Amino acid sequence: MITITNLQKKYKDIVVLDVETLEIPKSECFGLVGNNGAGKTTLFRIILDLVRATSGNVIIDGEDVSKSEDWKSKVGAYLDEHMLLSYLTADEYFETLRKIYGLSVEDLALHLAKFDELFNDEIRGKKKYLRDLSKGNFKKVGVAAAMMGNPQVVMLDEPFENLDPSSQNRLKKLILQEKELSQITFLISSHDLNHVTDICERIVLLEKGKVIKDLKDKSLMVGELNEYFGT
Ligand SMILES: Nc1ncnc2c1ncn2[C@@H]1O[C@H](COP(=O)(O)OP(=O)(O)OP(=O)(O)O)[C@@H](O)[C@H]1O
Repeated sequence: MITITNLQKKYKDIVVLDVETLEIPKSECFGLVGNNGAGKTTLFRIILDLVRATSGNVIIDGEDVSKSEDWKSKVGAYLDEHMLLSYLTADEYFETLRKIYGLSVEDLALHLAKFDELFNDEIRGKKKYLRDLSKGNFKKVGVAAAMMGNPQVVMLDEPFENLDPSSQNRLKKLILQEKELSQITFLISSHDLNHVTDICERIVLLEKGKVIKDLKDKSLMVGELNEYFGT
């Protein structure tokens, strides 16, 4: 689904990302971990063509993201608060996206119904602008938006951050359900080793921009990560 080859990003002379090759197959739940500054967000931003790589390329479903626009209809993402229109209420925002994605009112209702438990009656039908939501509720809107429009790939940067413990568990359940039902390829970056190892069948560990571990064995993952992070 995603192929990354000889990807390098430099700021001035400093190499902040250097990934020789990375193949992410369809329907994989791919976890990305690493200490602050390891390059996780940079990698996600290059995959979404928000930042151009210094060299190398990212291919999504056969298309080079820096050379084509067609891959955009296959990918949903929530990286940070800048991705939302915070002067809208949640209902206005979802309605705007419904029109952009060409969904019917019923399709939108079906999509949002999946988030009822996660939203916990705090988000829909409120007169609050997104900018006035709590950080956790704001993030829930972003995650629901990222999964809208039947994407084949969903990228989430720190999806568990700022969520209360029940919401974290509800989100994990939702991601696993969606992966099962819709064969979505999830790319999830997180500092929460427990959550990411719970839901991802593969974890890549970045250090100073390089892949230093590519863990696919569930039984060894937790131990290897705990050893690396000293947790
Ligand atoms: N616009 C920029 N100019 C210069 N350096 C940058 C720029 N953007 C990112 N960097 C550098 O690239 C490196 C990787 O940053 P990145 O944000 O990708 O790390 P991260 O793994 O997402 O970190 P965190 O866990 O703290 O979110 C860091 O050293 C950062 O300072």
